[in-house]
Amino acid sequence: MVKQTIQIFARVKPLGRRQPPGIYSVDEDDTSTFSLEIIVPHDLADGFVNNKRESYKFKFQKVFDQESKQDEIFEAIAKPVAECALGGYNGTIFAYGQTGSGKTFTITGGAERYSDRGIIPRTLSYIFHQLQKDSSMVYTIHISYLEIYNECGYDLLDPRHEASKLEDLPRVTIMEDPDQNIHLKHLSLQQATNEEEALNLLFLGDTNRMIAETPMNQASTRSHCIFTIHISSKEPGSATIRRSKLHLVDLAGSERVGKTGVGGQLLTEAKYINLSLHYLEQVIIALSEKNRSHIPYRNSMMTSVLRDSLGGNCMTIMIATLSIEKRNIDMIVRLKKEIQELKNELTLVTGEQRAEELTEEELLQIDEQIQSFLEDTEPETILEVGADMRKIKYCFSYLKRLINEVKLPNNHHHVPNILGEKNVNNSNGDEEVKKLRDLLQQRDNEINILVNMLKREKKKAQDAFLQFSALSKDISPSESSSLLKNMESEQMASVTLETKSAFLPRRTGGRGEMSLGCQEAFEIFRRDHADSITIDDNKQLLKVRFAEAKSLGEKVNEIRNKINHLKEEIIQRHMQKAAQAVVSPREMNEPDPVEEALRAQIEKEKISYKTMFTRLKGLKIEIEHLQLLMEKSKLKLQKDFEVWWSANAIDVQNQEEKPVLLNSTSVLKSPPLVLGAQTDPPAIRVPNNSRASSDKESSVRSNTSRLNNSVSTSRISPSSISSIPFTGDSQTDADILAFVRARQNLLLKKESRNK
Ligand SMILES: Nc1ncnc2c1ncn2[C@@H]1O[C@H](COP(=O)(O)OP(=O)(O)OP(=O)(O)O)[C@@H](O)[C@H]1O
Repeated sequence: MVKQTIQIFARVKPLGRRQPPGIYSVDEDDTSTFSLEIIVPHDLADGFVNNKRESYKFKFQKVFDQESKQDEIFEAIAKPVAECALGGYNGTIFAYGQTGSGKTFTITGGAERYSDRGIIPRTLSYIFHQLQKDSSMVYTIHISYLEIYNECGYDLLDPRHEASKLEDLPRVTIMEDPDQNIHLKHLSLQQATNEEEALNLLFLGDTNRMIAETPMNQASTRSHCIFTIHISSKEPGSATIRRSKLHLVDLAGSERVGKTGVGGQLLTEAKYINLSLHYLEQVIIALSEKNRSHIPYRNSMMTSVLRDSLGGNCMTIMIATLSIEKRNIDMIVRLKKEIQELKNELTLVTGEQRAEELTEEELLQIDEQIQSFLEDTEPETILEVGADMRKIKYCFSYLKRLINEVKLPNNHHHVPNILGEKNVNNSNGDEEVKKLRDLLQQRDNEINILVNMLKREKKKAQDAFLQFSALSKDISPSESSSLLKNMESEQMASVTLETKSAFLPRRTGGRGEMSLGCQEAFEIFRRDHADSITIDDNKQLLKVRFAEAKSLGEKVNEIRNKINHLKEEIIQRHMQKAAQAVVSPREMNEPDPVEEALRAQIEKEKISYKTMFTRLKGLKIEIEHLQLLMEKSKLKLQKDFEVWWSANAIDVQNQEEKPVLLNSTSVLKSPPLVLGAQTDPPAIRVPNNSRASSDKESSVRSNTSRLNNSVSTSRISPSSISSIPFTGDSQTDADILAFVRARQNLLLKKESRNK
């Protein structure tokens, strides 16, 4: 194989419906090189955004724009690397990009649809498919799954360990032999004899990764993950084994590299991510330079692990995932501004001042800035002119001139209201009281609605819980396994989910120990959790697929019976002919049109048998994948619930111990549900690590903060709290408290007006 340079592709994440897009364009030139141009509005150091544009152009082997689908990415990027790996060469595919830009989606896939399968499941499918076709070699496939967090390696696949935190997983260390070969101690290599077993290992690793993650350690965002397919092959009878590896790498979010203003754990993580990505960059740059003899692999764990699979005759591919949302571009603008401010500070500290006069244009610009600064009634507004002493002095003299003008009699006509006095309107008080009255009424109504809803919810909770248990049962792996087993009889491999089921009872079976209240809360939490829609959708889809597979299985069996029947007819025919041959031996060698017709029919049936069987096999893989997705979603839901539940338990404890501060969010922790939002989609408060639900979370936060902001700070004694009739439902109780606060404020307002 020819020495390869590193190939770099870009993939642009599709924008959500409500995300304003950033400005970018994609071009392909004559040499089939793609360029991606991003326009970042030019930001001046003085805080003005003018109409000048700044454009950043990046070249890529190919840019996959928003509408590119997972199969396209696989075909163009991963398939050639998988082919090379099958041919005995090592390969590596990285996904690199900021948090939320689609690295995991590209490498592993989305959790919702079968068509969202990413590079790993598609590559596994492709490899096992190819192996089946090649009988000239004996292949063995092993899988390893390594997570690197803060420069420490963890084995995600060791089945002996029950991980509840990352540190529970076996710690992987690097060893180097005298020949400078790298060995990874404690990284297990699990054999996978078919696609299904390999997918189960992927699922196991992902589950361990998710379970080990806590809100404090959102490892999926801040760790690197290396899924490796180890391929060994040899010719039958030969002792020579050819080995190759294909690494599929989901890198940590890259934006933390430049993040400032973080401390403690975040700072440590940022440093490690920063360093490891920096060392990876160094290695990639060194590899891309011709005649470079020293490649600095040893600096980080990741580059050490990938040492034999980068550059040289290995195929190395980087996929830069990009989220070109306006807010990300705004972030660039903000960072650029921060850089400018730091430069200014530096200039001040080092005392480097410029001596030349300000130009006419600069003076005009400062005049405009001062004008808009003075006209802006917002007290927080700042007049930003940077650290340039000439500009600062000019501003002072300008303001001095203005104040002197104010002092002069009859000379205030075009002087702005620099003191920013507010006109106090007496009618404001009345309006405020009216507003509060309305609010009071509104709260009253809400409470009635909420209490009624709560009663209904409680009644339904038990049924729904039973339903949920049924949900787990009616599509259990063993059932699907036996169903498919029946359908496929001799030819189709049985569905073995041992690897998966060995891990699942612990994860999903714990709910039997929950108290009834906790189960009720779980039920409500589940129903409004974003993932339950996915679970329900997948459940429906699974039912459809099962029905489809069942009917296909029946048809396959029918055809097989038909073929057997036709074969029997041919045998019968032979027997008849043999009997006739005794009477007239000549007829024995004559062609038999009936037999020919029977054979033609068999061939026809065989073709439809093959088509249906292939479809059935595809369905089997799809069903298994959907089951894994559902298990994953269920585990995530349960984990989110546990985090939420324990956070609330701590809050309740704190509430009992402390005096009640009414507008403190720590006392009135936002509940998981916004029950009152009948016209809005239901929202749920989920822990920070649930990225997909962040919109919903913010909707709850804004709801809660609206609630809290609508009343001013006031204290009421614990004894008065105890006289409030609480329902036990946190959202309703929050509303009741908000109601009490609103009433108190109204009374306070009235009192103060009467005085
Ligand atoms: N190409 C895409 N098409 C559809 N959805 C996508 C695409 N890329 C990403 N997403 C969705 O965007 C969200 C964030 O993507 P993902 O988790 O892959 O980001 P990430 O870069 O891996 O983030 P992190 O660094 O936090 O792990 C997910 O809900 C994912 O399903």
